[in-house]
Amino acid sequence: MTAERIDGKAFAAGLRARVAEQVAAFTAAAGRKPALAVVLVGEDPASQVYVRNKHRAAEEAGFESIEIRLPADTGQADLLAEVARLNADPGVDGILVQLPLPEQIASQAVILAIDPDKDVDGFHPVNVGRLGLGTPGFVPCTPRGCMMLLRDRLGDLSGLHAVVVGRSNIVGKPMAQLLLAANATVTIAHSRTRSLPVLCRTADILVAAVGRPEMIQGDWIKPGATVIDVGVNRVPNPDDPQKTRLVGDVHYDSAVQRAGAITPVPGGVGPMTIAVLLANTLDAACRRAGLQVPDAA
Ligand SMILES: Nc1nc2c(c(=O)[nH]1)N[C@@H](CN(C=O)c1ccc(C(=O)N[C@@H](CCC(=O)O)C(=O)O)cc1)CN2
Repeated sequence: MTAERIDGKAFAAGLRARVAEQVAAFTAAAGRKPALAVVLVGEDPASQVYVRNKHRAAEEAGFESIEIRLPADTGQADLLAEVARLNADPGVDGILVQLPLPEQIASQAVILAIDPDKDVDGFHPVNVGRLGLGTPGFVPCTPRGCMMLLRDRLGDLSGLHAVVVGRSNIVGKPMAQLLLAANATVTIAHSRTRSLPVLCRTADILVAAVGRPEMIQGDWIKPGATVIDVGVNRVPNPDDPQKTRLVGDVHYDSAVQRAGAITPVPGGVGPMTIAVLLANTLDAACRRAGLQVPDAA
C-alpha cells in the first residue's frame, strides 16, 4: 500500500481564498478591514520567517496587518504594556504573540494578559476552558487545521480510535479535545508511554506531535490509518552536512508504505497554521462587530 498524500499546502491555499472572500464581505459590512496584530520579541530565525509569512498572508487576504517587533532584551513588563495597549485598541481584532519568547519573559503571564476575545491563538485559559466545555471560543490554529484535514479526508470521525502522541498545550491537548468533540475515541500518549508502538498500531487516526524527529516508524502504523504529522524538526542533511533538512515526527518513507493517508513535512500541517490564523482573526472581527461568524471549513 502507498498512502495518499494529504496536501495541506493546497488545502490551506483554498482556505485562504475563502477567508479572503469573507474578509471582503466583512469590510463592506463593517466599513473597516479586520485587523491582526502580531508581536515578535527577539530575532529567532524561524519565528522571523513565521511572522513575515503571517504578515504577508494577512495582507494578501485583505486584513490590516500590524507587525510589532521588540528587541530580544525586552522585559516582561514592557511586553505586558504592549499587550494592554493592543487590548484597548478598538481597531485591533486579533492579537498573537509569537512563541517561543526569550527566557526572561514568562509565556503564561503574557498569554493570560491577552483579551480572550482577541486571543486568535486560542491559548488563553478562558479559551482553553471554552474548548473543554464545547462553548464558542478560539481554537489553537494547528489543531484546528489538523481537524479540517481529517474531516476532509474521513468525513465523520465517530467511533474511530485516535491516538495523539504529544501532550503540549499548543497541539496535543487541544487536538485530543477536538477529536473527542468529534466523537472519536481518544488516547493521549507521549514520550514516556509504555509499549508506544503497540498502542500506535491500534490507531485509525495517528497524530504525531511529540517533537522528536522521525520517531514514529512505519511498522507502528495500522495498515490504512490516517497519519497527521505535526512535527517540524530541522536535522542535518546527510547529503550536505552544511545544510539542514526538515523532517516530521513520523519516518515518512516507511510510514507511506503502511498508512492510508499521510501529511508530508513540509507541505502538510504547517501551512494550515497560518491559514487558520486568518480564519480565527476573521471570526474575532465578526464577533466584535456583531456580525455572523462565517463557516471557515
Ligand atoms: N503564537 C504562536 N507561536 C507559535 C505557533 C502558533 O501557532 N502561535 N506555532 C509555531 C510556529 N508556527 C506559527 O507560528 C508555524 C510553524 C510552521 C509553519 C509552516 O508552514 N511550516 C512549513 C515549513 C516551514 C519551514 O520551511 O520552516 C511546513 O510544515 O510545511 C507555519 C507556522 C510555534 N510558535
